[in-house]
Amino acid sequence: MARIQKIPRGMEKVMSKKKLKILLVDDDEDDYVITKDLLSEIRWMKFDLYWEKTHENVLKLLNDNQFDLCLFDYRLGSKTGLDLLQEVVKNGYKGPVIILTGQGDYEIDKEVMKAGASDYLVKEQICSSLLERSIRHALERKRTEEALVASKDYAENLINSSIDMIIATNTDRLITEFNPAAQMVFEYNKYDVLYKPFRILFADGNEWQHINRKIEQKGCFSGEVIKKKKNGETFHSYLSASVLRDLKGGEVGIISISRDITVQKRLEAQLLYNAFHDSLTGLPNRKLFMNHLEKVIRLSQMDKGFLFAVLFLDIDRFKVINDSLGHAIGDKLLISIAERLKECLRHNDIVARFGGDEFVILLSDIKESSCAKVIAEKILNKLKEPFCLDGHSVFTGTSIGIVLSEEYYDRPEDILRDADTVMYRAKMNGRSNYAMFDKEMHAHAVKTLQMEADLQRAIVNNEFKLYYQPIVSLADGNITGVESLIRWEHPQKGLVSPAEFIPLAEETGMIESIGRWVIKESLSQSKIWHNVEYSNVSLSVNVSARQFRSHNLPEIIRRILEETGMDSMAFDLEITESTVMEDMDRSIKTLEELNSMGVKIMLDDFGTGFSAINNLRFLPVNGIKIDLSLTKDIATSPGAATIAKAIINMAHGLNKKVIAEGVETDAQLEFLRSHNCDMAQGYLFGRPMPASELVRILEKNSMHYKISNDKKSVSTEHPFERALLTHFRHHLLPHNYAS
Ligand SMILES: Nc1nc2c(ncn2[C@@H]2O[C@@H]3COP(=O)(O)O[C@H]4[C@@H](O)[C@H](n5cnc6c(=O)[nH]c(N)nc65)O[C@@H]4COP(=O)(O)O[C@H]3[C@H]2O)c(=O)[nH]1
Repeated sequence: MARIQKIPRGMEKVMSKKKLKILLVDDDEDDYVITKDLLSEIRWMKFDLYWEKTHENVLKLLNDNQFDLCLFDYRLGSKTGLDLLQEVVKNGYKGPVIILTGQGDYEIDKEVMKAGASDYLVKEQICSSLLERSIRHALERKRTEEALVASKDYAENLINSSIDMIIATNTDRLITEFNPAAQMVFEYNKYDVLYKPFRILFADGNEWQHINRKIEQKGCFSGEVIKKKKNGETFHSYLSASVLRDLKGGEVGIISISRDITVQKRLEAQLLYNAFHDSLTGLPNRKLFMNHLEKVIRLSQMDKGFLFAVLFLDIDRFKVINDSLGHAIGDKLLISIAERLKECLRHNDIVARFGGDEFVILLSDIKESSCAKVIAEKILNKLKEPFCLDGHSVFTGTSIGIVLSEEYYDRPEDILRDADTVMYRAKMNGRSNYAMFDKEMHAHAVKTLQMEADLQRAIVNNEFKLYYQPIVSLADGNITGVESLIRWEHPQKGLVSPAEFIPLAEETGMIESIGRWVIKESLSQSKIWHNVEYSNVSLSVNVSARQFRSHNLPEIIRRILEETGMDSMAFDLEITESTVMEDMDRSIKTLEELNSMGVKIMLDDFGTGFSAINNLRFLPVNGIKIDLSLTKDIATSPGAATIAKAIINMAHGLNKKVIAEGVETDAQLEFLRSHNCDMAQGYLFGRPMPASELVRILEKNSMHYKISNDKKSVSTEHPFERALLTHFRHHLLPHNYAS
């Protein structure tokens, strides 16, 4: 028998520090002594041995003391060690118990071990090493059990305190774990669902089947699912589920972790809704409308019988109503309009608000084009009825542009562009009207688009050129100025008239850069002429409406004058009367600013439209240009002559200069001269020409139309001057545009 034992690995730290409290229950004192001796021989173990002869006080003793280990003799008078073991276990003792017996018995051995004993030792065979081993194993097992319980407690704690729903099942997919978070969300008590099928928690049985299949195939599943509460209410949850395995890797069920994402889903849905709807009316917005339009375009491309129409609406007088009655009423009006529009449509039609007072309608799958007209008329009538808003009767109406599906439409933006264009046509035809976009308009739109692209290229490729037309003083026949006129040398079309491209440049905003170029280029050219003795020749440049409205025109001109070193006194701007009238107050401010810089202003195209001589009183302009449409008739029409005379007289009365444009005949010239018009411009003196040619004319500015006060026609003193006039009339003709 080995009397010296080694300290087993791992036990050292634990045992050497701790003094074990051991209870021996044995009615034989000798056995107590032997046991004590044997225990003392275990080197690594410090202990206190308590000896109790009978079983009677054992329960109390165990309750009052913390024993680390019990040694029970099997024979204890009226009771056996097995009885005592069962009693102490029942009483809550959790420490290890070793049963000692006089005689080994296999059946008893089995029974005591089953009852929870750590070991069953036959006294005769006990030596210190056997006892040591038995105690050590008992303590180790105890510690392992405690660790197991602790880790089980920990896991349970985790599961119970998780805010996520944790649900486990067995291999039959029957619920075996249902944590408090799950109980709270599903409103089920744990015991309501234990061993019930997992599928009862899903709103849709098919969805569960799908998830289960995924778990079986891949071992896991994660994604959004719709679950069902005890009361049948459904909710969105994010589920992660995977196969649960035992230590050997065998499947024991599934473990699922999920979270209620109803609030998040609601928020997401709200955000999505906001992104595609107008917040005021709740109607689809431009984005959503464009999505739908894109779809119907594709549908109509696949099915030629599928027709659709887009109606672009602009509310008449909305701005006036909004400004006069306030934004709150304006908003209510828009909401009511949205309601009325919906009433005019079928449920699969779409009405969207694009912002402001623009509404757009998509009529899908219409039988024929006339359906769109019928709906447009219905809408016109519906919106003509007064709206009662906060006690105000508000009258409005709408202008509608209609575009029908055509095979050449491939992009939603093109349809909208055309619908917008034709809506303006409807507006111009009078309010509360509709107009349809036709093939001719489409061709025009395509041409315009092409022109727009060409214009862009023209800017980059320097395709613009400036021509100059002389302006002649009618008092002495001298050239006193030149008007710069832009030309576009189109690589394919030849010279293109500004009348063709200036309006488009104006519409697209390109006029600002083109206009800047014209001012700079013509001032630079003019500076060259000034440097070579023609300093008495002033320069006139046309300024378009958009250019004039841009807030920095005076600044641009100031800068260019500085850069070119040109004298502002020899620089005129030609602005049409209608441009100036658009916003009188602002115009006067801009004109005064230009005047203060020394720049002179001529009102262009005077005598066209509704010219208001009266306005001349207020405008800081230096003169007017009689439009060529009036000049054309002055010598032949007494009405035109009377108007022209009145214009000249009144302008002079207001101390303004007068230039007549478009002078082509001697008779016109004579009329203007005899009525004291200051200057004239026209083919009679010279067509617009390149700078290189104009310089030759300037060289010969000795050309001196002697205007006889008593003769009716123009006469020239010298044969050379007559020849020059002929030169003007005929030789310069080729510089006209390509028609
Ligand atoms: N039938 C006839 N026509 C004559 C006669 N004398 C001159 N014209 C033409 O009459 C137009 C006079 O220019 P506008 O009224 O300012 O009218 C100009 C002006 O409004 C605009 N424009 C021309 N150049 C520019 C420019 O550089 N900038 C801006 N913004 N507009 C320009 O384009 C319009 C047309 O210019 P153009 O085609 O050059 O046409 C010029 C000129 O060529 C004549 O005796 N008979």
